[in-house]
Amino acid sequence: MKIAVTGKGGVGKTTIAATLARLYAEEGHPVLAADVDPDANLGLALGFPEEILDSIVPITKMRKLIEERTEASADNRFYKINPRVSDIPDKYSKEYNGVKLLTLGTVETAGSGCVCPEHVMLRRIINSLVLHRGDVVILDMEAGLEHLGRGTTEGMDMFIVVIEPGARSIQTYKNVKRLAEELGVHQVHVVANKVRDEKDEAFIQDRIPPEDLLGMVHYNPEIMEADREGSSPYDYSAAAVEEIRKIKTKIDKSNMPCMEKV
Ligand SMILES: Nc1ncnc2c1ncn2[C@@H]1O[C@H](COP(=O)(O)OP(=O)(O)OP(=O)(O)O)[C@@H](O)[C@H]1O
Repeated sequence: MKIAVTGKGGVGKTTIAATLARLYAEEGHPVLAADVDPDANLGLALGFPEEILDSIVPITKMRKLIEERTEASADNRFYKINPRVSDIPDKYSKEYNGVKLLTLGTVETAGSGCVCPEHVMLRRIINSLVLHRGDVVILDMEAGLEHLGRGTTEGMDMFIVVIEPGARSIQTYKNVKRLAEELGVHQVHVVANKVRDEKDEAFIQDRIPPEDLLGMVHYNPEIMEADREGSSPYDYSAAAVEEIRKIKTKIDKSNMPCMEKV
């Protein structure tokens, strides 16, 4: 099962991605969680200890590795666009609480057409996760257009767009849905996060078709507290975990044939 969790900055992608990863690990699945967010903090939300987190260098910052695999260098304008990456997830991920964490980082680019060596590596690794690994793979990524470009994420089984009750978030959902459909991914679902009251619930229900809505996670000060403590919401808030567990049950139901592959 391959899931990309996406959405605007700060909506709660990392909270949802990390809790789903822990829930799949709790069931005994091998889980690989990949952080493609510019503010790489999935490790904290997964409950990784500081000494492991401090040792992590995002793959896109590993200049020597990128040069070695792509043969790019200051004197070489030409480089491989199909570098070997199949060993990277196992070699460079860190494991804790049954979840392997691969920190990819992002590539700063002016437009979506960038084919710099870092970007080539990023795309190839994401592709290899999607195509070759039998694990549950959960990508935590911002809803930028580049990640949704052809050649990167179209092999995902499901996109989950995390939204907050607000017009801008609804727009993001519509954009991701359109792009994903262009890429042939028809499973685009929504998790509404930080829902405060019945007014928020009605706002979401009026705008998201019921078949797209996986569920709601209510605004919960325990999630903020977990963040302040540098802990995993999974270890901190039983109420939030129960809400996300229900969402996971719906994911598994709507993706039955893919679960058989796991
Ligand atoms: N349901 C919730 N209730 C209260 N606070 C929440 C909830 N979900 C997330 N938060 C808080 O909102 C902030 C942003 O959450 P998170 O880091 O998961 O979002 P993100 O979309 O991954 O952000 P970024 O784009 O910056 O990586 C964090 O402080 C987190 O604790």
